[in-house]
Amino acid sequence: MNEPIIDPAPSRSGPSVVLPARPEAIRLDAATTAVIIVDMQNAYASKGGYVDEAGFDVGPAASVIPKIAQVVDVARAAGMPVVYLQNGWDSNYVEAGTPLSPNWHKSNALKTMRARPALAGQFLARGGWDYELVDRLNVHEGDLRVHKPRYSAFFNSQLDSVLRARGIRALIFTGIATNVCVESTLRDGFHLEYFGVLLEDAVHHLGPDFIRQASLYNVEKFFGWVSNVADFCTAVGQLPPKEP
Ligand SMILES: NC(=O)N/C=C\C(=O)O
Repeated sequence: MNEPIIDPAPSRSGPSVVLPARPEAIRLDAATTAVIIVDMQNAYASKGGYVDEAGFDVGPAASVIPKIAQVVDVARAAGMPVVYLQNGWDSNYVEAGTPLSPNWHKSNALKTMRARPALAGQFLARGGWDYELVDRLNVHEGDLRVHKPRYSAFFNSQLDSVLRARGIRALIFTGIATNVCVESTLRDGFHLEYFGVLLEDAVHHLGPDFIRQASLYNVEKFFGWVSNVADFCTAVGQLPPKEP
């Protein structure tokens, strides 16, 4: 029996490839698929950034940087849009909310700064080192950047417009954190009719391993598809190169 293949854009006219994924393979092309890099900022992936200072283990985050770079190189060569998300707020933290916002109470960045006043103004403020993307990602001029003030990139951001304006139907997820901003964005994307694919070795979680497993389970069972970097690069590498 043939395995089912999910097709997010059945009326496409250009070339497409099939990405092996769980629970089903998914058909992708360069015109209707975007790679989403979630919050690969110093805050989440560098020593001395917010996550490190808040007491999470930032060490394993380094291993996803080369994986993401690989995905981005292959996607770019095929002409697939690459979208870097950046989490944070203005330097006065107006966007972070007041005590009437759950974000004010739940954000570990805000809580850590309140507990340690010497750190005030350091975390996730636009214009600061913590907010910047990690150097090793090698962002290109044509890449897209979208600022987001909450865990889900579909809230109070331009992400949905940026994607719709380009006819994007499928989203390939990489970045940090699997169980927070990656999962929140993939879930909201599902509700907005995007087909979300998580590359399991290009994401890093915050918390114990069971939370990583729970996110992968949720995506595979309820919200999208799970694949990996090697399969993505092999499949998308077969698309014709973008015309200059
Ligand atoms: N990028 C994320 O997943 N962020 C998680 C927590 C936070 O921003 O406080």
